[in-house]
Amino acid sequence: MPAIATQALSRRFGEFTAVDSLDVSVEEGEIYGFLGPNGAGKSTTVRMLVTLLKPTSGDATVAGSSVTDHPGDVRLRIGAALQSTALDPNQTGRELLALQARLYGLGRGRARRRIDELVELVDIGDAVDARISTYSGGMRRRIDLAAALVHSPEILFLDEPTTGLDPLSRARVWEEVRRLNAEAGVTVFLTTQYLEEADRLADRVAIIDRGRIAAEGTPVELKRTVGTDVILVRTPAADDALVRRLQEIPGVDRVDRHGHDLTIAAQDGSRAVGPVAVALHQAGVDVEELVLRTASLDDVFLEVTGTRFASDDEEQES
Ligand SMILES: Nc1ncnc2c1ncn2[C@@H]1O[C@H](COP(=O)(O)OP(=O)(O)OP(=O)(O)O)[C@@H](O)[C@H]1O
Repeated sequence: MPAIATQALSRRFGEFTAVDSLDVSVEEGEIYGFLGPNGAGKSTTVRMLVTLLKPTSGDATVAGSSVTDHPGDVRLRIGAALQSTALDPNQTGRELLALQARLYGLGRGRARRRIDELVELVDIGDAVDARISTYSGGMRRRIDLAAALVHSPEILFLDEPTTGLDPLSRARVWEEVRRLNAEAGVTVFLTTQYLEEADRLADRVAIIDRGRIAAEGTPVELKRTVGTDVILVRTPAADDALVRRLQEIPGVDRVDRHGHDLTIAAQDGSRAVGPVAVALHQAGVDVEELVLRTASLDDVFLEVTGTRFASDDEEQES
């Protein structure tokens, strides 16, 4: 049985459909990445899966129970670190974990042992006895992660676990998630706006756009849909005639135009880049930028949604 399976899961807010008939299935032991821009419906989906929000139609089975019929059973078997978590800054990390242990009915001895394990797992060290107000953003995420793990859940939900963290803290959170998955076999459902995060961490990725799945697969499969290599050209002269001209170059698989940006997919970019440069020169166009790189999930997103992915650390398409 899958760890998570949704059946036409939907959520409307008034006339607005935030999550639109979602059908996804996550296997036990998988790290599943739910990737999408701001407002795509990621948090709404997670809040339904962790039973904080009722679906307006459809259902989901999480750890063997329906989120609508048996939310209490679901809650006992999952852990969640959500964006909105409010940590009490006056508490120490240990107090937070002890409170959580009590809520889940762990006895004193078991709670103490579990907290020691978690302190090691999330690598928080002596800071566990300091007030949360003294923690950095990364440490807050890690103590929040530890709190979600107190009762040894089978499935862990992480809603944008690294948004707002610096690259080093982000890498440490990735490390914890991988370790939990590898050592404790925890199934992880993770939402992210970071293409790199989904690429690096997830076994499978769903790209969500306006409440619907636009594409799903392993990162490698998804990238294969756009070709192995990508040549990016930025030029004010980008028009359909130029697109046609570039498309005729041997070795070029496909050319997409979005404003001033041309995305040229090619199996072997290093071979195609010379002829592309020559063709641009012959066409007499000004080239502001020409980049050759391997395809990323960003290219997949552009391909499936027609818009460039805009997150905090990427430029918004003009
Ligand atoms: N309680 C609510 N009432 C009305 N609209 C809502 C409510 N909650 C969410 N929405 C809308 O539903 C859409 C999806 O929101 P959601 O928070 O799920 O997106 P998201 O993909 O998680 O984005 P973010 O990265 O910003 O968290 C948004 O357009 C949002 O404005």
